[in-house]
Parts: sequence; structure tokens; C-alpha cells
Amino acid sequence: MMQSAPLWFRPYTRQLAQLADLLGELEQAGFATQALRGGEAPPGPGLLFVDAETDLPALQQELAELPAATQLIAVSLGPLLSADIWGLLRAGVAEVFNWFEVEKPVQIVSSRLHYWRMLDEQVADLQQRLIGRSACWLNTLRQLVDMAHSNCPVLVLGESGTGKELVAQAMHQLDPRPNKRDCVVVDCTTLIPGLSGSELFGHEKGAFTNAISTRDGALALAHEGTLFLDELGELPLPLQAELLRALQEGTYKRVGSNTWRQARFRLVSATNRNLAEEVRQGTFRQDLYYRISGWTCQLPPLRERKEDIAPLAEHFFRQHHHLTQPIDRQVYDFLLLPDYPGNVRELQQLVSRIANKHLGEGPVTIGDIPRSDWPDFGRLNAAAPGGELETGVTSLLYQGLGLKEIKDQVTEIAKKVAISHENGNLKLAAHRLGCSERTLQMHRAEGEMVR
Ligand SMILES: Nc1ncnc2c1ncn2[C@@H]1O[C@H](COP(=O)(O)OP(=O)(O)OP(=O)(O)O)[C@@H](O)[C@H]1O
Repeated sequence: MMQSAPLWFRPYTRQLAQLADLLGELEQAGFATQALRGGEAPPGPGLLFVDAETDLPALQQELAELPAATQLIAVSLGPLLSADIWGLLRAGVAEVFNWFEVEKPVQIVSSRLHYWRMLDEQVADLQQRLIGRSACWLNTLRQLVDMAHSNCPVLVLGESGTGKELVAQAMHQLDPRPNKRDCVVVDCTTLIPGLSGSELFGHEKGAFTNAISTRDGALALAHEGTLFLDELGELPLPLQAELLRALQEGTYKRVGSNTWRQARFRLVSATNRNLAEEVRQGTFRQDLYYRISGWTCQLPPLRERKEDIAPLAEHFFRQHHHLTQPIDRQVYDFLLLPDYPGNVRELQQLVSRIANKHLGEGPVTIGDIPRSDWPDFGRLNAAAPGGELETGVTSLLYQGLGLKEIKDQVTEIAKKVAISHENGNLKLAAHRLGCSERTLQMHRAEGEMVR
């Protein structure tokens, strides 16, 4: 099968005869390959040909200048040291293998490309519902697709309002199991230990007062589907033991019954608590923690992905409030100011208040912001004596930094904030800062080197 776009490659080896053979094998398998010259932007996934003689530190520096999401396979034409392999992976390469050591090397390339195509399609689809375009959010979405295609139990961690439930639902939707059934949500804050987990395991008629009929619990309802345990950190200790048994054995008993029943489901749990810390303190069972956290997905707080605020706000204005008119730039600028301890939910509520105050058919403007939501002008004037900026600078001073180092640090923060607030658009960020675009390009390249 011929690929639509050529598969680009860059040779970092002098074994040109072997390289030609290997490219021939790829061509024969239907891959059109094309050498990418230095300075050219990668048009899609690519191959890096290396060997034991390759200057890997220089290559790693080169990789740091590529866009963060570039999909790369390193193909070695000879054995590499383990440290070099890990170095390449840390530099952002997804796969490293020795062409002459593995069986079916073409198949490795082809499977990886196939997976990446599926990944890109599913991430683009997810972005319609799980809004965000920041690098860390895109990483989260890629991880989400990976997790959905694995069998592991997944633990979703994140502060309140970061989208844990949304992520769990998306994982169920992406789960490729044929004939999968429902996603059953259990809010662990509502489980009552006195009922011995009737909500989870079900009960027999007469098992306790008010058990007027036999009822299935969440495990039975989630059979062949997904069980989503929300706020798992709140699960009472006695129920943790029973849940562990059910997960280990795949069997459970209804409350008041002696019959073992089977349930097979995909487990997704979520919490905003630090479960690892709770395990250390003995308030959460270690064995259960290991059982539920086959894969851990940490959702970033909104304050760490401010580029996502504008698209999220736009989504809420358009989808939730059906506003079609333009949103004034000053409104977006205002929305960037809060720290959002309540994360996306807090932004959603703020957008609702603005949308509800908006009148008529004109654009949404700064006058639509309710007075109670106005910025804390004291905090905004942080540059004034005694403000946050002064506190920060004082701390740098006492760390022994001189005027130039302090100036450099403040400059770097200003560049980072401006780029983030302009959604990565260097031209607009440079305009805001009154500096050249090139100054910001250098800032970005340095940032990516520490990626
Ligand atoms: N990336 C996103 N795109 C669109 N809507 C989002 C996104 N993230 C969160 N939301 C919305 O924000 C609200 C809170 O999300 P959700 O309930 O999934 O968060 P949570 O982390 O489970 O919160 P909690 O821990 O408080 O239960 C929901 O209305 C959800 O639809």
C-alpha cells in the first residue's frame, strides 16, 4: 500500500550502502521516502537513521528544535548503548530499534505509522469535546487514547473541575472492545458503609431495613462495560477491602447472599486527593492502590494551560449559551487574569455569568462582566511597592542573584506569559511586548531544549 505523504528521513550515519538497502526495503513495502534537509519543517512522522558513530548529544539538541509533537522513529544500523537509547527516547523519539537485529523491521515502522494515524484522528475528534490546544492538554489527550486501547485499570488524578469525569467518559467511548456495554458511574462520596456496599455489590430482598426487593449493584450493571469510581479517595476502608477482593477475583456477593457472582469490567477511578500520600498515612489501602492504578493520568490544572482559556470560553459561549456574536478581545484578556482554583468548572461558571448579563445582539464586551467578578485591582498592581512582584524580586535578591540575573528572570517570565496569552502566536506576543519576533523564537527554542 503506497502512503499518501512521503515518509521523511534524516541520515545521521555514514553507512550509506546499508542505508540505501534499507530505504529500498521500505520502498518495496510501499513507503515513499524523502530526505528532509536541515531547516525544513517535518511534514509528518519521520525516521532518523543512526549508528554507534552518531553524535547523539548533537542530534538530541537538533530534536529539541523540532515542534514538541513531532512523531519520530530512530532506526539504528548497528548496536547502540542502552544509555544512548534512553537518551533518544528522552529527546522525544517514540521508538528506537536496530534494523538488523529485529524481525520484520518494516512491520515495526508500518504499525507505528498506522497507530499514529489513528491517534491523530482520535485526538482531533476528542478535541471537539475535550477542549484545549495547549501542548500539555494535547499530551493528555494522546495518553487518553493510549489508555483507552489498553486493558489496564486507569486512575485519573487532578484538582476539582479539571475534567476527570469527562476524561473517564471519553475513555469509555474510545474503548475498542466489541459489544462493550454501559459506563456506570459511582460517586464514592455517597457510599454508606452501613449498607456494606449495596450500591456496589447489590443486595437481596430483606438484607437490611428498606431492602424491599432484590437489586443489582454497580458491578453487575458495569459487566462488559466500564465502572467509573468517582472520588475514589472517599471510599470507606471496609469497602476498600471488599472492592479489592472483587477486583482480584472478579467475583463478589450481593449483600445478604451467599452466591458468588462474576463481573468483568474496565475500571476507571478518579480522585482529587493525593492517594499515594494517603497510602503512606494508612488511610488508603496500598494493595487497592496498586490494583486500580495500572495507568495513572494526571490532568493539568487550568492555571498551567492558560492557552486553553480562550478556546474553552469560546466553546462555553457558543455551545452552552448559543451566543453567535463576536466576543471582544478585552473579555478574553480579562478571562486570563484569575488563577481558577476551581479550574474549568470555575471558568464555565464565570462565562455563564457574563453570558447571562449580556444584552441584545451586539458583541460580548467588558461591560457584560458582573461587578462582583471584576479583577482584584490591588493584586493587579503587584508592581507597586509591597506587591507580589516586589516580594518575588526580594526573594531572588536574597538568593544572591545580581541585577542582570534578576532582569533575565523577569524578562523570561514576561515572554512566557505573553506567548501563552497569545496562544503561542509569536507575532502577537512580540507586538504586546514591543520586541522582535526573533527574540521570542530564541526563547521558544531554549524552552524546547529542556523539554
Ligand atoms: N477540556 C474540557 N472541555 C470542555 N469542558 C470541560 C473540559 N474540562 C472540564 N469541562 C467541563 O467542566 C466541568 C467540570 O468537569 P468534570 O466534572 O469532568 O471535572 P472533575 O475533575 O471530575 O471535577 P470534580 O473533581 O469536582 O468532580 C464539566 O461541566 C465539564 O463538562
